[in-house]
Amino acid sequence: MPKLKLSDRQLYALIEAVKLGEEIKPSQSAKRTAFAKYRIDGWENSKLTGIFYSIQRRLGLIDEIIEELVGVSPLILDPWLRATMRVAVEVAVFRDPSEKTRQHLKGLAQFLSKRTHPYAGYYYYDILPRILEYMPVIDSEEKRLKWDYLFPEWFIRRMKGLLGDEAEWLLKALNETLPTSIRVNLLKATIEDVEGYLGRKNVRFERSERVSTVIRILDPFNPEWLFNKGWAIAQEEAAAVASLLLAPEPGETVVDLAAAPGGKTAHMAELMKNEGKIYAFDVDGARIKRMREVLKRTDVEIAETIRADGRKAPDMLGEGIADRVMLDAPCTSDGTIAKNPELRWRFREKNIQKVVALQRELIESAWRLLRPGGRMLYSTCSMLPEENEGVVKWFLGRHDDAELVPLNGPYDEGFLPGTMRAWPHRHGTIGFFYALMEKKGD
Ligand SMILES: C[S@@+](CC[C@H](N)C(=O)[O-])C[C@H]1O[C@@H](n2cnc3c(N)ncnc32)[C@H](O)[C@@H]1O
Repeated sequence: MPKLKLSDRQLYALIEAVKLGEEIKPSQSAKRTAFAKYRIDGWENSKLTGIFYSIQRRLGLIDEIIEELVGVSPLILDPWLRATMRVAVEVAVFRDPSEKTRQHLKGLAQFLSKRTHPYAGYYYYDILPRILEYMPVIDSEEKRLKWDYLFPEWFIRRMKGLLGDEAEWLLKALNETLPTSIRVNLLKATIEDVEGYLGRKNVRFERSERVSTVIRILDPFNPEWLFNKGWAIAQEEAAAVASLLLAPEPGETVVDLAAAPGGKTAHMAELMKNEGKIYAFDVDGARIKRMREVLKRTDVEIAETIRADGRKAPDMLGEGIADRVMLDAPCTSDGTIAKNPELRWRFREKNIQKVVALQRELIESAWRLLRPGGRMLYSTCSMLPEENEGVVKWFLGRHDDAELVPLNGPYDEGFLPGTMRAWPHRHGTIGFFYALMEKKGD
């Protein structure tokens, strides 16, 4: 492999992009703005884009290295200093820089002094030799997996606890890019309409074997036209399975307790043939707005969107009013890392209990809404047992009138018999958990 050559200007562009990436989301816009400032174009753009994204993917690991070297979390350092160190670690530790590039890395001390404070420049100059000489100590299996697949050690430990040696297969799958997945909206189009459109655009695609209306697009292609027309919406196969398991019927009353941006609400309205009523709750105003747009585009007529805390829903609507309740609970979302690579460094082990507490309160509300004989689906896009089997076990222990309806596919049984899990490495979709419960006493 030839040694990596980066000019001063290219390093400056990377530093600005990394710094802006903390302020502007998605990070793609930050990169575009910074690269435009330094007139990064053509081949230069492809090369620096690759480096920029690998910094984003490795961010947690890069920050751990900085912390090891400077003794404090980089999060408390000056933002210019932090961005410069992150770029320096990427270039010096993870790549093989040419001698000239190593000199340019030294020159960054001056760049830093001008951008922020001379003290930051001195500080960086002092630390740089340690960055250039850094050699990781990989003395355990968790550390090896961390360096190979870029996940926090606590997450690796947990996945190994669940899957044993199979965990490595999962970590690998979470690093692979999933094809864009869409679900045809039968309220407005047929599967043939959508496939015909993709065919005319010369795009390769495949129909999901588990959900006939889900199509995976295999070439780089933006399906926005299909979304704008309301012919399809972005949805993963595992998410589409949730509404199919709850199986609401035309004319029923349904509550979707954490509904935005409306993927499952729209799917349930389709299954109900736009007959009946869906109350779609969410606390997040921006996400409710997106949901309203989705429901309008997809011609859903039976959903009422309500911006409120799902825990208040029984007081607002009354108890026992619903034939079905969908609780697609807020969760750590670790099952979606393949779609959101930077997420792996954002969620923290210590936050899990907070999420679980909210999930417990929401499942209690969901139950109060349900009529005897009605059914509730509890789902998450997390793979952590606390958020899944843990919540369901806790709930079943409190309610004698709750009965688990065993799920027999299309995915694998969860760690509690009768529940189900979709696994990224086994099923080629996002990680998902499902438990269907019925209220006795109809
Ligand atoms: C997994 S997402 C829902 C995705 C949605 N069901 C779909 O299929 O498009 C979880 C949602 O829960 C919402 N949420 C978080 N806390 C909530 C609460 N206390 N009450 C209602 N919704 C809440 C979040 O804003 C988020 O939109």
